[in-house]
Amino acid sequence: MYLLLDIGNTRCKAALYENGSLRLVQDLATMDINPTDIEAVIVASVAADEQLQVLKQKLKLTDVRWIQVQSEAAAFGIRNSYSEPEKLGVDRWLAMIAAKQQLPNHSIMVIDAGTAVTIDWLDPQGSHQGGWIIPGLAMQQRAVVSNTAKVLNANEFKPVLAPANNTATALQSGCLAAVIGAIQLAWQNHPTQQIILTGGDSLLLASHLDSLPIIIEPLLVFHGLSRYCRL
Ligand SMILES: Nc1ncnc2c1ncn2[C@@H]1O[C@H](COP(=O)(O)OP(=O)(O)OP(=O)(O)O)[C@@H](O)[C@H]1O
Ligand SMILES: CC(C)(CO)[C@@H](O)C(=O)NCCC(=O)O
Ligand SMILES: [K+]
Repeated sequence: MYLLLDIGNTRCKAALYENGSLRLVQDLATMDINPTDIEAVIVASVAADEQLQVLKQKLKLTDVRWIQVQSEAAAFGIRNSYSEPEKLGVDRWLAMIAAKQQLPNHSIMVIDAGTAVTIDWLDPQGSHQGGWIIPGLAMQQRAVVSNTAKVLNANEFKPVLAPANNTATALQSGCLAAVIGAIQLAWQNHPTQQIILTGGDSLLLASHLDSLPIIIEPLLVFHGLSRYCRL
């Protein structure tokens, strides 16, 4: 069995991979597995490097083999468009690998709606056409609140998209519109056969993008990570 880790800028997510199937780990801290059952820990991290060291100690998995995946120039049928391939976020790289496996021979927009929202374009041959990095929904709201004196948010999240008549709803709706608008523009200017959406804000965004051919795949990055097992 392999332990897969997706270390983002906000959260660290984990899954177990065994006999070709993936199982999400709900709480890494209380995970009840014997270290000797773990063949290797396969890690994708876009966080600071120190965070990985801290996690290694905390999980008491120092005797297990750790393999950190990096973005490559080409692998698993994907060709990276970056002039410095390793600079492409490994979460984006893995999401594209998984998207290609799920929809071979399709042009695909791969969207990861997490701390940041990333949009990456793949052509039917698996060549990465490039992508966008957009501040995520939560980050956008925090940015406005922390750079203004009188814009305050509310605990309740209730964006309406209609013109709002109180501060918190105006902020929430405006930020949601910014992300939805970016995805619509991405689609208008560079349409693809399919869109694969993953990340914490997937369901919310998809509910406002009815007219687009969207597939939601919550485990996309883990599916990509699973390709690196046994290497
Ligand atoms: N329990 C939660 N904790 C944090 N964010 C959440 C949670 N549930 C939903 N979200 C939403 O998910 C978004 C973050 O998405 P996601 O969980 O995919 O990324 P992350 O792990 O927080 O960060 P990263 O993009 O660095 O992986 C936030 O904008 C927020 O609106
Ligand atoms: C954009 C994020 C933060 C999304 O998680 C991550 O993929 C990242 O840190 N990327 C590195 C820069 C790049 O992808 O060009
Ligand atoms: K992510």
